[in-house]
Amino acid sequence: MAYGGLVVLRGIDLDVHRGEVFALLGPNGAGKTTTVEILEGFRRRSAGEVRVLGADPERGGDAWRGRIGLVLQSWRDHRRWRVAELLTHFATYYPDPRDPAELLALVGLTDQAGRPVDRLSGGQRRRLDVALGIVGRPELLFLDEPTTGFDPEARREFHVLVERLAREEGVTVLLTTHDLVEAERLADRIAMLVGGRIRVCGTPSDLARRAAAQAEVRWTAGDGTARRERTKDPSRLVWQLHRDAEGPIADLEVRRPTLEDTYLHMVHRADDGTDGAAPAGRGGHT
Ligand SMILES: Nc1ncnc2c1ncn2[C@@H]1O[C@H](COP(=O)(O)OP(=O)(O)OP(=O)(O)O)[C@@H](O)[C@H]1O
Repeated sequence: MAYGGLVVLRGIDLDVHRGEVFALLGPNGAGKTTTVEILEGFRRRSAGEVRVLGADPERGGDAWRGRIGLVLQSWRDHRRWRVAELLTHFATYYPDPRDPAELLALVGLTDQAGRPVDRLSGGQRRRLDVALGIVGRPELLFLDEPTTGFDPEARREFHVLVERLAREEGVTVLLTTHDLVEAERLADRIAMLVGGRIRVCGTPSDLARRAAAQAEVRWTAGDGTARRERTKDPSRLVWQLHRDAEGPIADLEVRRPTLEDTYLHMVHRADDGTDGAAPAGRGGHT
């Protein structure tokens, strides 16, 4: 995908399975929204092949669109509407909508039902966005940075809601986020998108295992200097140090990198232009 001469996606190949929560994780400007807009049919791709629920999004009709729920990054302008009215109005677009009152309870907006939309807080607006996104009982839900502006409690409630939609109702969720904790908590699989390329893709535990493959050992040497070494076999290194020191190793610390370390490492490598991105998906479609 290129905007004029600016290439922003460089050969993304991914495959989201039915019923899974898939997180596209990446820093600002990585290309997450562009990817999602292409999948939603809002943006014409420059090249490549895309299928979403069996259709090319550029040619998806009303019936196709009705099977998809969207929670976009930018707020649509419905300021003059009251919360419950807006939701009830949106419900009429769909053949089998959720009950607006139940939905307000589900997203924690019952007390704000009669309030005009422009009097909601940022987090409450986001919850309303989510309610609007799921009122039509979508099979596939796109959530573009859904928890921006949420306080920790709202974030947790939102996570529980997404888990419920996925586990109990079998909704496929494609989520974009730059919050690693959110991706780890919610996603069955995570793709890290940096600089328009997918750097890694796998389950949170796959990614954590990859991240932790090399441990960092830190200690203070006999001459008082601080030392650090990365190794796949920290117990061996510690054993050697212990033997060489003929006793305890000063300030010994063995640390496995976290997923966050790996993510930040990838982001920095991409910034430096020293990355060698690997293809992530197996090709295919939802
Ligand atoms: N309409 C547009 N015209 C030109 N360039 C664009 C347009 N939309 C996005 N871009 C550029 O494409 C790149 C990817 O942007 P995109 O919004 O897809 O990233 P993102 O990962 O969603 O970022 P964020 O986390 O900040 O929302 C950025 O360099 C951005 O400046």
